Amino acid sequence: MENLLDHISSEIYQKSYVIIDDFIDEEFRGELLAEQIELVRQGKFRHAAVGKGGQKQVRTEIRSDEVHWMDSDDLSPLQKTYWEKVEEIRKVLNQRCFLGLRSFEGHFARYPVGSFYKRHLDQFHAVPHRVVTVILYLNESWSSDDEGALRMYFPQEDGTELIEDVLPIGGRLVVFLSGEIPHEVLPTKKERISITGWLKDID
Ligand SMILES: O=C(O)CCC(=O)C(=O)O
Ligand SMILES: [Fe+2]
Repeated sequence: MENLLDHISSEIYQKSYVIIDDFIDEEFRGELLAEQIELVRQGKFRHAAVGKGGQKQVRTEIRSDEVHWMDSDDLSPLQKTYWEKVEEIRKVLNQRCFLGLRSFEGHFARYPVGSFYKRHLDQFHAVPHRVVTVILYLNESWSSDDEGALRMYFPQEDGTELIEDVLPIGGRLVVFLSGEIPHEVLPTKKERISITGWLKDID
């Protein structure tokens, strides 16, 4: 974990994003996936909203995933284990990148077949406190034929943009600066399961 945390902080410092494969082992991934499937079965997922506060609304033409927010005061043992891992990342980013991160919020996300999330930034005027996005994919298996990639955009000095497509392979962790990297979820051909969270600069 020590080397991994060094790697995460230096990549965030230099490139604003990092992708870690096998961040969690197969056993833990399977357990988290099973927990999420059970929450879906219990009807705990809702259409995700966009915006914040009074402007919050469900706009399925922008995003068509379903989410279940985790309650920091009522985490399951598995969720707690994951939060402890994120806490290590929070600390090292504060030590090495001086980001002043104080808290974490997160939700399980489920993208049914055909769903997507159009290009956006996770930090914007209505949601100013999300500093670092942390995504963990829980999928059992994934191939490029399943589509549903996370597409990240990297603006270049000459005005063009580089694009990187990241498949939601189980166990893969993606960390990036919420205010700097526009991204989208391309339409998926297979149910797509993840935990998405944000490290914030407020409690
Ligand atoms: O699941 C992903 O790959 C990205 C999700 C996302 O962009 C978001 O929830 O803000
Ligand atoms: Fe996002």
